[in-house]
Amino acid sequence: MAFTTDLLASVVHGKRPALPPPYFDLAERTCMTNHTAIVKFDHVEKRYGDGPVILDQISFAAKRGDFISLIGPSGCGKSTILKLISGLNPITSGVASVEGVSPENAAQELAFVFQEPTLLPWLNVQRNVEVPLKLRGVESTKRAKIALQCLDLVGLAGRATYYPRQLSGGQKMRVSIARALSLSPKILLLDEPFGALDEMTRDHLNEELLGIRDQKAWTAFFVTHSVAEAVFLSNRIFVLSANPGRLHREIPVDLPYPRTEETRQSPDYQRLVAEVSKLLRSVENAQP
Ligand SMILES: Nc1ncnc2c1ncn2[C@@H]1O[C@H](COP(=O)(O)OP(=O)(O)OP(=O)(O)O)[C@@H](O)[C@H]1O
Repeated sequence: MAFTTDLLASVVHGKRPALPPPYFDLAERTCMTNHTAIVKFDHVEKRYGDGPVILDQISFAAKRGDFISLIGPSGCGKSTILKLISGLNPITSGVASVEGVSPENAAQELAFVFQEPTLLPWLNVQRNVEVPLKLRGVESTKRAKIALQCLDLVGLAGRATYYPRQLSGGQKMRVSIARALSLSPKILLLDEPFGALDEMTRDHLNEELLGIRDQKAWTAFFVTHSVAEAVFLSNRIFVLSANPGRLHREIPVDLPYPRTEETRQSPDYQRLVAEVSKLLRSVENAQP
């Protein structure tokens, strides 16, 4: 509670708050960041149909520009949280908001990147990136211009006329990211986007993703099973427990940006990876 009071004092008096302890309570954090939340969940519960509770009492507030990774045991509800934020699936109870409105009414603020690049094989790279723009009725010259800009951003401007079959796995994922960015989303939802890639490609793409974010500021929710990836990318990590899915702990990652290969060699990074791994193991071992 002390940190909440400090933060409120900082808002009222313009003072810098005391730094939070390494781990702090998510419910408390929610109270603190209401005024700047781009995504806010307040005691959200989710059931599919009349099935069991999948997510229980999920509360958090994401600030603009946060990079939040969700990590936890298989089936704990990480992807479900992304679906609720996107409005693809309704919450069962509680309150959820995106940019101050219900997720269903904020679809234009978001874009999704999935583990599979889901490119259309009969369209070339540029046309694939244009698909969401076409669906939104953007006219062809403007579509082409935006698509090429986004391909440039992911380093694939030279592959615009290639077909998906002519690309590597990492290149396909870059196209998928370019397609999501074509909509200029304020929020990017990424569901294990690099899970199927080898470690070196994944490391490169992690660095590129942060580089792209420097140019096109968006708030990210990133589902991963890799602790190293979560620590590398995020300023906040939510560790979930399962059955039902609950937000177990938040871990702030205060490593400075930009993050590079040197970050991975730093003792602070390695200490955090070890701490989060230990926490994750304890959550997995405690599963009913
Ligand atoms: N459409 C659905 N209908 C019914 N149950 C669902 C549906 N989608 C997900 N579930 C259930 O919700 C729970 C959480 O699934 P979810 O995919 O969100 O977990 P996850 O943490 O992302 O899992 P993983 O790490 O294995 O990808 C699982 O028990 C799953 O079976």
